[in-house]
Amino acid sequence: MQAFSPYSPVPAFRTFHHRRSFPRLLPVHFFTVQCVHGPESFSAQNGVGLSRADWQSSCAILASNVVSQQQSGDLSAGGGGAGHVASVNGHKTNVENLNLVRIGKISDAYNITKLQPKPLTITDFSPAPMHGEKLRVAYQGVPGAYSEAAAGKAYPNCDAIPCDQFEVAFQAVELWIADRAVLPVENSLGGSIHRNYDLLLRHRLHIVGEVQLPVHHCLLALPGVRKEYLNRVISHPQALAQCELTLTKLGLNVTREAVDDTAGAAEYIAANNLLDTAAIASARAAELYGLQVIADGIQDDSNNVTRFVMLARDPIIPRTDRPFKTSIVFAHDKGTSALFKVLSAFAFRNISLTKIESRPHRNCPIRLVDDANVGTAKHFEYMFYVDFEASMAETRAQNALAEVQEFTSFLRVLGSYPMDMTPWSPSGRD
Ligand SMILES: O=C(O)C(=O)C[C@]1(C(=O)O)C=C[C@@H](O)C=C1
Repeated sequence: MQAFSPYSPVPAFRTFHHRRSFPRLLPVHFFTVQCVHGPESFSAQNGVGLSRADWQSSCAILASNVVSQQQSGDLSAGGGGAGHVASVNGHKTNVENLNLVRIGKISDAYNITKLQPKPLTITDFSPAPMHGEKLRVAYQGVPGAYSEAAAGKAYPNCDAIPCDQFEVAFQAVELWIADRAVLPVENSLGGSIHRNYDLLLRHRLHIVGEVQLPVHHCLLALPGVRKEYLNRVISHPQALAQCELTLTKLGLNVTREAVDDTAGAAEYIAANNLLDTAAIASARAAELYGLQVIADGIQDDSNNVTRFVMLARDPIIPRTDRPFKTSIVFAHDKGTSALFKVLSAFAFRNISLTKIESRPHRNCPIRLVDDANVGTAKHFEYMFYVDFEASMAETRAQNALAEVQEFTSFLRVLGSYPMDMTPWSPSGRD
């Protein structure tokens, strides 16, 4: 049996900085990053012909190059100062407007009544990326994370790109390093993942799909470690919450500590040879990092499912030949019973809501602009996120949103996308 080795205690919610076996995309500062490389320039200079690990490293380097170019004032790659219009692979992006919302018809914002003007592109028919490579899907975490499994479920055979933080996964898509991002938004046990709702608002990506992933947690430790030796269990806060009762039932006398992702917890234990620490993570993480499964299926409910959304730079064209869901976010001025009126716009049209979430938004103004790009910062007390079961191609949904717009001061359609119709079943092994 191995002896215990001394270690430094890990403070809760700390981000671990240890040697990683898998390179991950590193954060860049979103609001300072305005230079972008299109996929052509990327594949020509960085990606093609390299191993996956080399390619991922180049991604990280590409991201930091972008920052340093911006910081050193080199605008030649397409960046610019405030108000500069960057050309992103032929798409014009007014970088100053990244966090702005245009006041005007909702149809302008999402082409509700004018779906036709936007020409179809090859991506409307096929998930295959324009650069001819595999679809590149950014996720938060390291290999073995549930988000990686969700990427694989949503896009079989994709090239999953690990990212340090959710913010980085957004940036990877915005900077054309990835084609899609997958983002966990809610769990059947733990509830909403609030931070990701805030990120959806801060960024300009579109929800193009959803996927529900049964989450089957295991308790992992170094080979030879028994549960009596454990002082501490580390994992993603959602995973800790999903296993809270079971950890107590197992009779473990352990502290719980939160880390960035489940698989990262497993990797950390292996990299630091921690004999008194266990991780809550997937069986795949155990295999990848050489840990043993001490207990299997430790989620408090066997129907433990996490819902992920897939994000892309462009929205998909909504259809009516299969069930669609639409996600919106809105805010209203105080004291007008607007929420009741908004909800009635859906109720009168027999549109079912699958989710409603409110997020405090007091301290973060939104700048509303008109067609002439003139506007002012506006504070809203709360942002409301609503998912409803209808496609934006349906007249009833278009009418409902036209009405909602009358009662709200801010409205954005986050996406209209095919519903994941997979029935929720007990979580099997991932
Ligand atoms: O840490 C991971 O493995 C993740 O993919 C993140 C995450 C989450 O954010 O909810 C995803 C699914 C599970 O619910 C637990 C954790």
